[in-house]
Amino acid sequence: MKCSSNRFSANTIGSTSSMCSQLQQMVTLLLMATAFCAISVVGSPTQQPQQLQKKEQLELHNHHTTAIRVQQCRDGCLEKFSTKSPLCQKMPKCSMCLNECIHRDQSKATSSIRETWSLRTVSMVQHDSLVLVDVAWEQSSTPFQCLVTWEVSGGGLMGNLLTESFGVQLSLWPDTKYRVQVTCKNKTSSEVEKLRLCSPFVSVGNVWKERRTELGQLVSTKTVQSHIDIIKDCAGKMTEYINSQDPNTVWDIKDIANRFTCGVMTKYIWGMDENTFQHEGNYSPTHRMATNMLNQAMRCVKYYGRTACFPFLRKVCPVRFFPAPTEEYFIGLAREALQDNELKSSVLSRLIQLNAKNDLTYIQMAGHTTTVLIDGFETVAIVIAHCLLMLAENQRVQNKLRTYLIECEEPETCYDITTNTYLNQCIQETLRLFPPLATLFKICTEPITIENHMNGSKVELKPGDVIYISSYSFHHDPEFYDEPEKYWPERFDEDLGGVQRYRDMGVFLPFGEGPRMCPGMKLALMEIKIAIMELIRNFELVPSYNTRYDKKIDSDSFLLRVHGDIHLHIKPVA
Ligand code: HEM
Repeated sequence: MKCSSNRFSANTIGSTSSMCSQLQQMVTLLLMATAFCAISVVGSPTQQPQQLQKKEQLELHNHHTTAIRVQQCRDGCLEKFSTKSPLCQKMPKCSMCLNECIHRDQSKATSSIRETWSLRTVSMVQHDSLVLVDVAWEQSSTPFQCLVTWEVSGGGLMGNLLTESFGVQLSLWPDTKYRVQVTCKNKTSSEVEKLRLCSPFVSVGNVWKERRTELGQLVSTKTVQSHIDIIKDCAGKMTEYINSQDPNTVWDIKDIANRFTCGVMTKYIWGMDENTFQHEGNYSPTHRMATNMLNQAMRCVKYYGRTACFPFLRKVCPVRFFPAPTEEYFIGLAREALQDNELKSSVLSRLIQLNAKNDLTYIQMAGHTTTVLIDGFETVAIVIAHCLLMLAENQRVQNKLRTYLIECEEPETCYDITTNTYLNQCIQETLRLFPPLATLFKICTEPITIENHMNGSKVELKPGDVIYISSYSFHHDPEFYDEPEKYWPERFDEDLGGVQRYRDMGVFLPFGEGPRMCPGMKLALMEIKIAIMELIRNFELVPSYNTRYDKKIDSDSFLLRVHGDIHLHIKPVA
C-alpha cells in the first residue's frame, strides 16, 4: 500500500498520511482478495483549470521540461504567495524552486483540506475478471467538477473521467497496484473569476475592511495630488489630438472622454505611456482589454438583474463578470510591472508596500489594479461627456465658466476639489442630473424602523434586508431642487448653502454615502476637473446637427448614461 502525493496536492498532501492509515485498514481487508489501491487526493476545491493544465504538462513531459516545471512552479508560487516571498523569485534558485514550493504548499495544505474534503474507498467487489471499486469524497454545497485519474502504480495504463458527483465506480484489474487521483475545482470560482473577488464592491465583513483600506491608499488625496501632472499631460494630448483634426469634425465626445480616462488610468496605475489618442479608429491594447472587461461586467450585472428572482439559475448557468482573456492580461500586466526593478508608478510602489505589510498575492495586487481601472475609467468618462453636453447646450454657463477659468487668479484653486468654485458647481450639477450609479444598494446590519414623515407609516427592517436607494429620484425631486431638469450650476452657490446643504439633507448622493461611499471620488473629481478645464479653456463646444437634445437614457446600461453617441463640434476658441 502506498499513499503517493504530487506537487499539485498543494493543499492536500498533509492530509494524505492521516487518511492513509484509515484506508489501509479498509483496503487491506478487501485487497487481500482483490486488488491493491493507493489513493492520494490532489488539488483543492479552488484549484483553477489553468493549474490542471500545468499538472498534465508536468507529468507528461516529466524528463524533458525541467525549465517549464520551474517556471510553472514559480508562477504558481507567485500567484499563491506574494512578491515578498523569496520563494521561486530568482533564476539561480530555480533548481530549488520546485522543492521549496512543494514544501511550502504542504505546510499550508494540511489544515484546509481536512476541513473540506477527504477521499475514501466505499467498496471493492470482484466481478468476473475485474474489481469494481467505489471511491467517494465529501459532498459540498458549492458546485464542483472533479477529474478522476487512475494509473497502474509506477507508471503505465491510465484512465480518467470528469464528474460533478461525489463518487465514482472504477473497474480495475485485480492484483494490481493502482494510484488514484481526484482533482476537484470549484466550478463557481474558476468560472466566475479571481480579480472581481478582490474588489471591496463585492466584499463583506473583515475582508471588505481590508480590501477597502488597501484600495484607499492607492487613491488617497496624497497619491491623487502627486498625479496631477500625469492627468494634465493626458489632457494636453487630448488637445493635440483635437487640434490635429478638421475643425468642422463632429466629435463623439464619449469616445474622446474614454480615451482620456483610459490614458490617465494606464499611466496612473502601471506607469505605462499608452497614448490612447494615437490609435485613431482603434483602441490601444489596454483600452481594448478594459473595454472588453467592462462590457462583460455590464452584461453580467444585467444577467444578475434578470435572475434576481431565480438566483439558483446563476449556479446552474454561471456568467463570468470579467472575460478570462482580459483577466489573464491584467494579471500578466501587474506581474510584469511589479517584477520590474524600476517601479513605474506610485500605485505600484504602494502595492509593494502593502504587500510587505499584508503579504498580498499577485492576484490580490492585480485585483486592486483592475478595481481602480474598471470602477474608474468609464464612470469618469461618462461624467466628462455629460458635462460637455450640458455646457454645449447652455452657452451662458459655458461662457461664464470659460471667463472664470481664464481670469482665475489662483489657478491652483482649480485643482482643489474641496473649494466651491464655479467649475466644481458645473461638475456637481452634472452629477446631480446624471449620477452614473443611479441606485445604491445597502444591506441592513441591525434592526431599524424607518418612519415616513409624510404619512406616518413605518417600515421595519431586519438584518440582511436589501435596500435600494434611488439617488436619481432624490436628485430630480422638485421638493428638494427647484426646476430639477434645468442645468443650473448656481444652485450650488455658497450663499445658498453650497453642495453641503443638499448632502446634509441626504439628497445629493452621486458618490453614495456612509462607510461604503465611493473611495475613488477624489481621483474621479480630479480627472473630471482637469479634462473640463483643458477643453473649456481651449475650445468652444457647439451642438451639431445630430446632438441628442432629448437626453434619452440608455435603458440597457447598468451605468446611467445618455443613449448612443454624444455628438458635438469642438472648435478652437477664437
Ligand atoms: C465619477 C466617477 C465615479 C462615481 C460617480 C462613482 C460612484 C460610486 C457610488 C455611487 C458608489 C456606491 C457608494 C455607496 O454604496 O454608498 C461607488 C462605490 C465604489 N467606487 Fe466609485 N464612483 C466613481 C469613480 C470611482 C473610481 C475612480 C474608483 C477607483 C478607485 C471607484 C471605486 C469604487 C469602489 C471600489 C466602490 C465600492 C466601495 C465599497 O463598497 O466599499 N469609483 N462609487
